[in-house]
Amino acid sequence: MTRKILIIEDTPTIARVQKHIAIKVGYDADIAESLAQAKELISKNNYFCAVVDFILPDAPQGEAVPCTIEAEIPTIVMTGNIDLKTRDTVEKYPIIDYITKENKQAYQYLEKQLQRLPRNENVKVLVADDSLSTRRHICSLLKRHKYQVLEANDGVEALAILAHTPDIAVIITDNEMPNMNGDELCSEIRRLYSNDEKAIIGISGSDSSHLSARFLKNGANDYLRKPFNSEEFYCRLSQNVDMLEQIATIRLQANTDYLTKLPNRRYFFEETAKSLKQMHKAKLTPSLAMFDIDHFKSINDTYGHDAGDEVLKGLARCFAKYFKKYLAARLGGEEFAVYFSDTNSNDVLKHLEGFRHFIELNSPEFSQQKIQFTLSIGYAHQPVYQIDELLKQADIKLYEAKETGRNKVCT
Ligand SMILES: Nc1nc2c(ncn2[C@@H]2O[C@H](COP(=O)(O)OP(=O)(O)OP(=O)(O)O)[C@@H](O)[C@H]2O)c(=O)[nH]1
Repeated sequence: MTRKILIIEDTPTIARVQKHIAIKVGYDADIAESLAQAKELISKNNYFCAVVDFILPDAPQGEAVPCTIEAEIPTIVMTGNIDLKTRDTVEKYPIIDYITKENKQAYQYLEKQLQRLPRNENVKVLVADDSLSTRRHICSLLKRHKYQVLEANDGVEALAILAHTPDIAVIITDNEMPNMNGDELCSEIRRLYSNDEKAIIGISGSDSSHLSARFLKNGANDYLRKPFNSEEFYCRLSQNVDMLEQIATIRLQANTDYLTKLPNRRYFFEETAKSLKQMHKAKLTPSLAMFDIDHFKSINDTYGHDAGDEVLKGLARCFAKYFKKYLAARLGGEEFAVYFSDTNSNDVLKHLEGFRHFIELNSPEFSQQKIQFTLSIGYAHQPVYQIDELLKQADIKLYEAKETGRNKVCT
């Protein structure tokens, strides 16, 4: 369901710009030109968040802000200019952020905030602090920005939670805690997880200037001194989440085939190597199949390279669906592979035969020109634990399939 945003703004041009930004980043948007109109809309709708002008004709003292806050709508305040008095008033409310409408950057900033809020719903943050009041305060700041929050009383508890919840992205840790303090927790987390996987923000009330360096040397990404300003807290936190997200995007691009969006050769080799190691230890026999489109060159020659690409993309979609439980990849050109790790070999063979048959029947659906094609498949099920060697065995069988008439599975 599309998330809905309420824009409370009496200047039509500004409201239109805000609505345009909201729609661009995936929201539905309602505009209220006054507090009265806003109240009516709030009574009839569920809003994911609100962007609120501080001064309105029927709300000259910022009365629209408590209105959205009381309705439990996460609120971003936009103001024409912010003097100290307005800032103090605004900061008293548990708002998400305030933005001054002074320049173009303000709208870029708003766009970023609106993008972050739905993303934060999927980001897990673990707060480790033995002080209940500080922990509650940090958790409420996090919840306001829609993060998923987990709590630990000390370092030992934090590690246990991390072991059970491997997708925690950020750990915010106090230093002075019983059982295991913050910098010990940092170095233990870094022993287990890399900087690419998890960000750590250290916090402490200590005056010692060495503490921040100690935190950073033990693997923390950032440090905050208590008491901290909530704006600074949010800025540092979102910078760290952005960094993790960028790394994940780069990693995904590096592991994905650009044309078919299937995992690529590099990812296939890395993942199978890890699995084969475990299979070897457990004395289990791995299975692997190689697939090659029959006479693909003549498809390109007859229908053109773009049609060939369409065929590859359609086939890749079938691989992703048909072999959802396994690791399917495009190795290059018109060659694909699926790794099955520990699966009953007879079941795999039935599945492969089913796939071959499915492609033979349905391949015309993949392209505008209704190009019909078939697959040759080579299958290896052997106690071989080097991926190159296992691929070589499957390739020998694939060659056999090609040599003996194509459109078949050889084992
Ligand atoms: N459209 C398209 N063609 C590609 C791509 N990568 C490789 N090819 C083509 O795939 C064809 C592979 O041809 P061959 O290796 O001769 O094999 P084949 O024609 O499939 O014949 P058999 O494998 O013997 O059945 C070549 O014409 C390549 O140019 C791609 O990304 N897109």
